[in-house]
Amino acid sequence: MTQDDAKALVGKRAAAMVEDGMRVGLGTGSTSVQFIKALGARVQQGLKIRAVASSDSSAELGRSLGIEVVSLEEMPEIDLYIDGADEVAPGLALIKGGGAALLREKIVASSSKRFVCVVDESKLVPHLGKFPLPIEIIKMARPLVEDKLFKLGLNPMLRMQKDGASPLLTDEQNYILDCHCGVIEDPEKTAAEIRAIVGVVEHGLFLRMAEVALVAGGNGVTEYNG
Ligand SMILES: O=C(CO)[C@H](O)[C@H](O)COP(=O)(O)O
Repeated sequence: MTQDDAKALVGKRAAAMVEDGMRVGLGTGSTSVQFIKALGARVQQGLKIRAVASSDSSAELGRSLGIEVVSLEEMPEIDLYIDGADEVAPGLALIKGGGAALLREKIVASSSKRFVCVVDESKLVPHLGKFPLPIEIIKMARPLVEDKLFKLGLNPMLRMQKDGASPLLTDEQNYILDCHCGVIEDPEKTAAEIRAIVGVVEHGLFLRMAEVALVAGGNGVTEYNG
């Protein structure tokens, strides 16, 4: 099975979890795109739901497929949030933010009764940290935050646009620093240290947030509980 097939399989499986009347959170990234497409197909067949999106791109995709996408102000509580991840470690500790949407993703996840993470098996790791940890920061705080992150040994690098000409801006018009920190021995401690830095808006460590991970691989979809 190719990675694309695995993403499509797990996206479809997650879409099958959605029931009539549910308030649904739409994640961001290529696996979430597969989920949103499968959900859109169900909506076109008559499923009645309302959704909140974790990025402008997911909102746009959802609406283009006929999904009613509203703001979190209009629908502050969500029943089921489906989103991908960049790394999944034991205990369902996650790194997210490869698609620069970690802030809105964490807000939507925190507004949801259930967060189901959807990944292909390449995302499973014994320890977090091989994937650079994204941190969303206020633009003017960049020198201050970079200095503190270097002192913590987290090796931040400003994320650039694809053409490399200018820094990438998130949907909230902030910068992303990708931290090449290697294995994160104590994610809770690292999360607390990052959070204590003035100018940090949010980090991509999602700890004790996902209830279930659906992992697609050669044997189909396997369910892991947190
Ligand atoms: O956190 C994210 C976006 O900010 C994504 O969920 C994460 O990057 C995984 O993306 P993909 O499904 O494309 O591998």
